Amino acid sequence: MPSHAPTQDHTPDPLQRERDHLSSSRSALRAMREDVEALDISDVTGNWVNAKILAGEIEVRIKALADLAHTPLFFGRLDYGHAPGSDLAEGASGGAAPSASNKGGGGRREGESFYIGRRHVHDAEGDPMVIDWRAPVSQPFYRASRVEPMDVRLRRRFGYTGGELTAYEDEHLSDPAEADTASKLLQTEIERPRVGPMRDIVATIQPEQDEIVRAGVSGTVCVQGAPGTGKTAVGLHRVAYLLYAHRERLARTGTLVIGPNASFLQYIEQVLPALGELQVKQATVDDLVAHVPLRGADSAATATVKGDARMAEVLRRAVRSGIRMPTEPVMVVRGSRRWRVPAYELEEIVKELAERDIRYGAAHDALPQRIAHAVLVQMERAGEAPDDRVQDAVARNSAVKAAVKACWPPVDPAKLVLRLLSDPDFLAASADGLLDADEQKLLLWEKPARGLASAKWSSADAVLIDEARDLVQRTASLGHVVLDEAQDLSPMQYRAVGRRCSTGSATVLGDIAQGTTPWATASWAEALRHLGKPEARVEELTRGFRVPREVIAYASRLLPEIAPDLAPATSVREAGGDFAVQAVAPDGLDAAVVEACRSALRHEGSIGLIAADPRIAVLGAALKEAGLPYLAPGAETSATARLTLVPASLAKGLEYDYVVLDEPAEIIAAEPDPRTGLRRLYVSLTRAVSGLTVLHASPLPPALAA
Ligand SMILES: Nc1ncnc2c1ncn2[C@@H]1O[C@H](COP(=O)(O)OP(=O)(O)OP(=O)(O)O)[C@@H](O)[C@H]1O
Repeated sequence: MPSHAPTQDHTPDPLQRERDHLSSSRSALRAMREDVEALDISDVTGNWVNAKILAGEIEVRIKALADLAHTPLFFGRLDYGHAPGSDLAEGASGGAAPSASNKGGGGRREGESFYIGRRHVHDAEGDPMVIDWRAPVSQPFYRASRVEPMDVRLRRRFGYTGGELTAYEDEHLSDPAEADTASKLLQTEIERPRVGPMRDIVATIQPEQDEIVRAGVSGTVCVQGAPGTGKTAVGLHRVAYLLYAHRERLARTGTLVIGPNASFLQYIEQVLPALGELQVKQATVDDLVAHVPLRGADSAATATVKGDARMAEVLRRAVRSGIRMPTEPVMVVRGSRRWRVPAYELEEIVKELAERDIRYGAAHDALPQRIAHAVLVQMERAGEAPDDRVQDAVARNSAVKAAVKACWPPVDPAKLVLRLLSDPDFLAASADGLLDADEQKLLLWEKPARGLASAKWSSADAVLIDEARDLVQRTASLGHVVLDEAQDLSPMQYRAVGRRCSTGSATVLGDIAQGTTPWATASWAEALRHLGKPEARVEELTRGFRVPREVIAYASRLLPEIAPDLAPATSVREAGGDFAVQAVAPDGLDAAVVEACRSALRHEGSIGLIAADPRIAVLGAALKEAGLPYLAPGAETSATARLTLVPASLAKGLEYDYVVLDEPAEIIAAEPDPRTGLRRLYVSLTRAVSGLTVLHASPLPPALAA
């Protein structure tokens, strides 16, 4: 970590002064935690349930106030030219009062300084020692520039080594004489070895990233970004920001981060807790729609049809296929009297419900009441004075129930999908004019399932069941959903995610070039339409923080074939990175791969050996034989276990300091079509932070050869 000579700070030992502020902030945080720990809730909680809820909240608060030894309490300081306006000050959560450095200034607090950190810390008097990075008053730390200094006189970034404050960098944004220099602290942060789970980037969020992080809660934002441009990081920080800015609303409605698979979720799971946010749920799309056990798999062609948006209409028709216009009157006997609702009146009721935009299940529940109402009208006409209880009783009458069952039968979503996939006539009726005969054939199970328990449901089937469930009963919407690696979703999966944020908003993150499903989206406009957020704004991130320049240039040679509309990313990394492509004899490939891993292990940081899924068993055995222990993706790397054997299908979203890439031709061949194969290769090539070695015995794809 470089140490920088401070500029224009006239105190005798400015670094010491900052360290003093750090240690007083630590003490203040400890005192805050002790205050919470000492809370006696026996008086304030009248009952056991309240006590339990309050105790739970206190526990969360104590956890959030934990002083993590290696996460510095503050990472920046802003000195304003003037006291920030009341709009900013209010948002400082706890008041943007002066920090220790000029506390006691009294009256108008000109030139206040604020320490920016992961959480708010205040002293015994309630004056802030550290301001939360998400507060409005912190925003210029990320956004202020020489062009627009935002009234910031000094921006100071702090550097830490093992929890010790060891360096700082100053920018005097309003000083025209000061030259623009690249931040060494940012470079150090980017180039830090990657062992362990994903870390937060709160100290170094870049202006273009901050714009997305702080975008308003009401709108959906979609981010197209090349590998390593910080999409995942931005999405996670955005949730943290939204929870800060709209805590009450989002605590009520809930937030969710959706990632491509369990190992990816494990990799990112510590970022939000490190930012003090412990309540955000994480799931894969499969988790969201896990209504049935998954025991089957589809061919690419079948999964593509099942994921097609037309299936929504097929399902809608199937759900409603049981609706029948009544042909018989309903006869309700009450005491000595009989009431008859004629068929034409029943038909009107059914028609009216069918035309209304309400869920099938809601209409099913409303129908008995409507029929009962018709009976009540007759009773009133006959001079009776029936009340609500009579209406309820009529609605429960067996004749009414039988009529409802006949004209609006209940629908079990899983059974309905089972029937669609097993019964050619039912499918043909529901898909008429939507799916052609070949497509219908692809949908039908070769061996129709006997029943729900024996059905070999696939992941795409579960999405169909989810759609059918939503047609029957509205799915609850969350306040905000972050959808990572969104490019891979089928239209039906977008719909499944979209109904979970139908009254909330979403952050959609992805890269068209990394779409590795045959149904991967071709355009964000289309994806957003399926998600139900066509008005979302699309932003692009192009500065790469992960992949070394030479490596991204090499991988980008695939772009004309896999995503011709996308421009290659640039790399902000200064270190060139190690990069080698080696051709080896076929019988020497495994040994060469093991050797490349051994040599990568001589470097600091994590190592990923990425290979086509069918190669994993062979390479695992070769590593074992060579005495090189390895982890599975998602398992946390550590100083003693740094090598991970990664099937190419799970490499997405992950990163390793050094990557050894085995046999590109196999990675391509393992996919159902060449474009998907090249995209999988593109993902695999872009996981490296410091070095990449490609080993191949078969020819490379033309774009990468020579
Ligand atoms: N502003 C930043 N400061 C420091 N590091 C950053 C910054 N932005 C991103 N990074 C780092 O760059 C790496 C890539 O970020 P991230 O995984 O979020 O990118 P991505 O766009 O999601 O990549 P991919 O498309 O490959 O999944 C991570 O290690 C992340 O911490």
